[in-house]
Amino acid sequence: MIKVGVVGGTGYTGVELLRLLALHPGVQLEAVTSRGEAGTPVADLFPNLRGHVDLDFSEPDPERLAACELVFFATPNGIAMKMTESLLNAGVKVIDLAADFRLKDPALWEAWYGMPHACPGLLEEAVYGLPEVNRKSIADARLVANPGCYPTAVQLGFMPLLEYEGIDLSCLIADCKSGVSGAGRKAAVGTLLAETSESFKAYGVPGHRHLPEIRQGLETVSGQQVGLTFVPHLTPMIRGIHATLYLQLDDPDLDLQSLFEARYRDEPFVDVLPAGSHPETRSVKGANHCRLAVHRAPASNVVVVLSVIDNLVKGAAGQALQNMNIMFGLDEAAGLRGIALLP
Ligand SMILES: NC(=O)C1=CN([C@@H]2O[C@H](COP(=O)(O)OP(=O)(O)OC[C@H]3O[C@@H](n4cnc5c(N)ncnc54)[C@H](OP(=O)(O)O)[C@@H]3O)[C@@H](O)[C@H]2O)C=CC1
Ligand SMILES: CC(=O)N[C@@H](CCC(=O)OP(=O)(O)O)C(=O)O
Repeated sequence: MIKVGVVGGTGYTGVELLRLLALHPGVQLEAVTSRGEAGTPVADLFPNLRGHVDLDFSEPDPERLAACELVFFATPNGIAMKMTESLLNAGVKVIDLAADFRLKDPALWEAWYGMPHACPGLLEEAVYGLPEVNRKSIADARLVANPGCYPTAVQLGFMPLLEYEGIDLSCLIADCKSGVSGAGRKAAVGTLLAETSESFKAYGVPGHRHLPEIRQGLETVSGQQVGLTFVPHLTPMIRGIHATLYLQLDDPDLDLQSLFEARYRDEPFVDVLPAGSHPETRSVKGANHCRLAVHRAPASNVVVVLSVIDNLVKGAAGQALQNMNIMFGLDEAAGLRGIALLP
């Protein structure tokens, strides 16, 4: 059994991680932290975990965490970087669900996250935890930077086209919609029911922190500079991300459906739908899947890719568990075989 700690167990990604870990056959939960709820039984706060998690929330105590084999950080940006170095020195592996280790360039990170980085020396070592790209490096990693939710949906959608040589990457467009749980569980006016229901808005057009993360991922895979417009939207649902991706393609003969099917044939969590499909976010709700459909816009050279994930699962906790499975040499799908809920 892998001894696991979760820092930030009261947030939406934290509780989703607990739900998935509780059903994982190879995990022993050792510590679940919350400063605000220390001493409260986990199952009192989250009754869905009654009978599955028999621990109280505890303060994030470095000694208790150092006794684990793996610690997940499901905390706001800027927390994991303060504790990771000592955990690694104690022989503990770390998966950060926040963005502390996602960008390779410390200056870029500091510009987008507005704080100095506590351990820039670890950025080089950290492996970006997108298994469909970095599976081999994840297997050997001590420190995994779990990708952001929008970056997961966008990168998986563009990936087969980026790997195909000769495509113009100067004008990629990612038009993305997220459910409100993407903003986390903390109380905020902008995520109240009366503020978000029956309404729809874009945000972050002048610059969202996922822009450099997505660009870094796309440029690493394609080996060339990428021109990217990324516009996130808040949509009145709880879970889910829908990314509509656009790219100009001069080659009228490229069989897009075959390209996508071949790229993801062996991927357990990426599902290329039949030609002409329109994936729905509810088809991945609670599941670790990304479902994709690729189209060619009529009478044009524009490719349209539709990509859906659950922001809390493939976009956060599920992907983190997938990374854990790879890091510990387990079946990659262990604990992740859940099917989405319909309706
Ligand atoms: N929501 C989503 O869809 C996604 C979120 N992420 C990222 O995952 C991380 C967690 O997100 P989410 O679950 O939504 O966040 P929440 O705001 O819902 O939860 C944050 C958690 O972190 C704990 N926490 C806050 N400050 C500290 C601190 N200084 N030290 C230790 N623990 C702390 C909180 O508990 P307490 O204050 O009681 O200690 C709480 O349990 C964030 O970085 C987020 O950006 C990534 C992908 C998707
Ligand atoms: C709807 C909503 O607010 N979504 C969040 C992104 C989700 C997330 O938590 O992203 P990170 O993992 O990079 O922190 C946002 O736009 O800030």
